[in-house]
Amino acid sequence: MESNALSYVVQTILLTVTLLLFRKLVKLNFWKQFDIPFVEAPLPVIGDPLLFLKTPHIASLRLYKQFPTERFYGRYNLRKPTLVVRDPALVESVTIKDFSHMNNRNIGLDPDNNKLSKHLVNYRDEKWRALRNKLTPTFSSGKLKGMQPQLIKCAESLVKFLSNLKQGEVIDMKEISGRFAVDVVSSCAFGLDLDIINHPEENKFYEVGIKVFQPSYFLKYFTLLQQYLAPLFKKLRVRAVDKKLEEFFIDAIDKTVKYREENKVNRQDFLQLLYDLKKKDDELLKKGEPKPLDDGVFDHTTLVSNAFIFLGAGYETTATTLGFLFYELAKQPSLQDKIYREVMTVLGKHGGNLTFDAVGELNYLDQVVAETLRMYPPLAVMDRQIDKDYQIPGTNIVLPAGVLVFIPVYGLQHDPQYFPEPDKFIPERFDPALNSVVKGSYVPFGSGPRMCIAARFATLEIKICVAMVMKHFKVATTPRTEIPIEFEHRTFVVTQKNGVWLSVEKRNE
Ligand code: HEM
Repeated sequence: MESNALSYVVQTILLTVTLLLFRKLVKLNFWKQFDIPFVEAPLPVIGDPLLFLKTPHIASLRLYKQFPTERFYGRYNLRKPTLVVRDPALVESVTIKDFSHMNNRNIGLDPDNNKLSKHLVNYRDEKWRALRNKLTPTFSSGKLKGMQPQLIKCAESLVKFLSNLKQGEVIDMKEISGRFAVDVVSSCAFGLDLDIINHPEENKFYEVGIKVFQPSYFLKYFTLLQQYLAPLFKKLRVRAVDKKLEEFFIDAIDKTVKYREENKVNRQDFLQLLYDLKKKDDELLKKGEPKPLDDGVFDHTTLVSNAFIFLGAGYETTATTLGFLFYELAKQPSLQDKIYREVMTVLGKHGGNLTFDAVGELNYLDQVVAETLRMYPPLAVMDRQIDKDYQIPGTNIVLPAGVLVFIPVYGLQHDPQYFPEPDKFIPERFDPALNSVVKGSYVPFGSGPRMCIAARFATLEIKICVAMVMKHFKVATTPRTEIPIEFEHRTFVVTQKNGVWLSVEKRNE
């Protein structure tokens, strides 16, 4: 009898614990405690897989349109409670004013995952701040000016490639823009002059470079899953980059550094600036000077990791933007003529040279680039993670650390309230004289201290490329051009699935 009673008690306890665990796993109750609208997680155990399942721009639109009259609302990203911010003023608050409550993104690997992962995207908190402070001067006007000749050289290779095309030949401008983007990064961050644009087939760097970042379900799901299973991934030592690729990139940098050391080369590029940072820290360490942060030392791994992330963050984003830009220009030839006239006028004032100052005077082209990034922001959803209790401005709601914040960039930038006729490509809406852009509604490079560190470099690169192409050529749609364009599903970047197939015709100069 006694043992029966004991067994009954044990069974009851086990059942209760199982039910409690099951309830915790199955039911997500976080948002119930707050008086705000929220979306229930649709799936037991998994939660809400919206970002896993949808093409990035569709996911962003869904996030944005869920509660059209609210400034913000709650939902889950898989099982993580997530605040969706719809109001541009609140976008400004979370990314700028209240940055100290959320200075990290949710994405990002363990910086010790491999020998290429000690970089800005993966760093958090103080380590990120220290590294960002070191790298920021790398993108100053003076440094960008120093890199201008290399950008021009890459654009000249592109012009050469286009000049050699057969009459009426149809090419994928997304792929060609990709070659240009890798050429730029390999030149500026790896110190290599490769001319991938004209010789892609002979080029290991191109082959390997695009392989790492090629859209694939593996990359997409790996990136997402590691956010949730980071400790497990760490324990199992799951690598984000194949060992051979890691060795390839490190070797490429080491060879250039050795060559520069031996031949006393001092070229103005990112690699040189990263190398100078390392040298400075090496000397301090030699002198045994105390360091504010031991992990903040700019060592060999930090150098190669940051060159690598310039490729990771700079290749697909730039290639995609150029692909969409040429696509829109091909659909509206009158815009090409306007750019051409502007380029010729500005060149006339600068002795025919596309100098740094000349590029700065291409104001209409600025508007074209801005409109491309409005219609097709490469990052459709920007995210932050709350690290310190956060009171949502204008409310009594205090969210605890761990809650994610999503900003549906694509959704915001397609809201007719802020951008009338959002599906039309109208560069003039960015005319500074109109002063019509609502702060916080247009954030293709992100916002606040954690925004894209290379925004000015990327804009310069894109403007030089388009100005040089438009000076010599016109682009046109062909029966092979996909209109409307289909978007890639297997990636987080808003990009074309099947390329941008256009014909290129020489201008009568
Ligand atoms: C059209 C081109 C580009 C676009 C639209 C773009 C956009 C972005 C966005 C949206 C972010 C996140 C910002 C945030 O969370 O607030 C970001 C971060 C970043 N981008 Fe870019 N990017 C571009 C080109 C580049 C290039 C060319 C490089 C490198 C040379 C680069 C390097 C980075 C880095 C290192 C970060 C992380 C910054 C940090 O965490 O402190 N990006 N970018």
